[in-house]
Amino acid sequence: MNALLQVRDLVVRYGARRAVDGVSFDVAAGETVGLVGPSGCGKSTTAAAVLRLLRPAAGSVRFDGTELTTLGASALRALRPRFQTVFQDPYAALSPRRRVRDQIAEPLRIHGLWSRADGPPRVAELLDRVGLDPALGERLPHELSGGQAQRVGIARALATRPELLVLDEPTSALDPSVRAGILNLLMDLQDTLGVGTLFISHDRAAVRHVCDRVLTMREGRLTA
Ligand SMILES: Nc1ncnc2c1ncn2[C@@H]1O[C@H](COP(=O)(O)OP(=O)(O)OP(=O)(O)O)[C@@H](O)[C@H]1O
Repeated sequence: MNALLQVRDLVVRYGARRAVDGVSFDVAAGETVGLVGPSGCGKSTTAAAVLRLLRPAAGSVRFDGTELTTLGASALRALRPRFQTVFQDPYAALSPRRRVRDQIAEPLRIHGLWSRADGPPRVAELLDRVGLDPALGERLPHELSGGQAQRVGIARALATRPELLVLDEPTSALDPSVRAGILNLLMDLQDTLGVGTLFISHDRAAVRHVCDRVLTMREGRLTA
């Protein structure tokens, strides 16, 4: 059976520099794979290529058998609900003037999954799922703590019921006291939802705690 995510011989260049230099790995359905390594080794660039936020110079990224690197805009748009991301800085990822409930509803609206009857209860369910009181849906991002804001980011990423989550340093902008709560939430979501996850972090201990398998990157390559 094919892996949910299959990355082969990925190369990403910034000018002459090879930020990612021949990376290959799989993430199976429901599996949590960690990607660790020092600052600048190419982790975020790998994530951006997987999410098709940039086009690699060479190599292949297959999601559920579909080649993403060459996929046209409308086919890519149709696949996007199935792979979602959570960013490092939860406040930067949320728009400052929109209520939490609208931000969680946004991916549902964008992908035509919103209805007046089912939408609001789905937003409440998502808030509850990430450990937040659904009443927080009325708030604006600046009225949330950092941990609460990251939970909103996770709820938004889960809204379309994705099969793959790409988490790029989801806890490193948070206070250490809040970090453990978010890591526990992520583990709980793995257990209950079985979402495949690529978990990027420089925090090796956190990744070991959360992941089934850990890949180490150095200077654009995976180490053996
Ligand atoms: N937009 C860009 N233009 C030019 N060079 C870039 C760009 N983004 C990243 N780089 C360079 O590519 C290399 C890999 O960066 P990347 O952000 O992928 O590493 P990282 O492992 O995620 O680092 P960090 O943990 O600090 O986020 C670094 O040398 C970085 O300076």
